[in-house]
Amino acid sequence: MNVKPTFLEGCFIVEPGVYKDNRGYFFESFNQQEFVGKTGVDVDFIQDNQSFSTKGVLRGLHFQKGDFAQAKLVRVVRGEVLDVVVDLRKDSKTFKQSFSVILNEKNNYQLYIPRGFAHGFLTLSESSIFSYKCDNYYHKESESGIRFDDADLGIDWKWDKSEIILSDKDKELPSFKELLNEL
Ligand SMILES: Cc1cn([C@H]2C[C@H](O)[C@@H](COP(=O)(O)OP(=O)(O)O[C@H]3O[C@@H](C)C(=O)[C@@H](O)[C@H]3O)O2)c(=O)[nH]c1=O
Repeated sequence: MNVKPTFLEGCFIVEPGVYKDNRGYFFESFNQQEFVGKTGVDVDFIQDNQSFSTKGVLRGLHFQKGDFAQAKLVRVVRGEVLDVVVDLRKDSKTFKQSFSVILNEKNNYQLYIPRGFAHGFLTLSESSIFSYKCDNYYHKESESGIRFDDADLGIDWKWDKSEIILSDKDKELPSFKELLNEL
């Protein structure tokens, strides 16, 4: 596996080593020893999640607060998404800045998102299967988020806004400004 840093400290792309042959391909989607050895991040993932989404579905921007903050290792099993993270670490030199990357079934990229980030993704293909590991359990009461189209964040989703499909919960998410005091 290769580790490619992003400009957001502690957030990086993991490119697995893929073995191709006449049957298809094989890769290790996670190997704790190699991950810790190559990234230096001694993370202990304890929950795996998977979601299916249709084209234009945007999930995000989400994070869990306080003791229930989660680091995530995200990837796409089928299809293609635009994956976006926002640095919400108040003491970070890249506070409020976002990074986006295409994750798809061809590049097999994984994005490691440290605690203190908001995360969201938009499905670009007909459908997507999204899979991710978390280092903390889901805790409903600690859920929080920011509107995907927040003016202060100014994320370019490169998609017609009128064709974006959100959950009712995500439609009600606060703005970055409204959330600032809680960070
Ligand atoms: C995230 C999650 C949801 N659920 C339940 C709650 C709800 O009834 C149903 C759907 O939940 P949501 O609508 O919050 O699912 P979703 O919008 O896919 O939420 C996810 O979005 C991406 C962007 C992330 O980064 C994740 O951490 C997570 O917040 O699944 C769990 O039981 N465990 C979990 O870990």
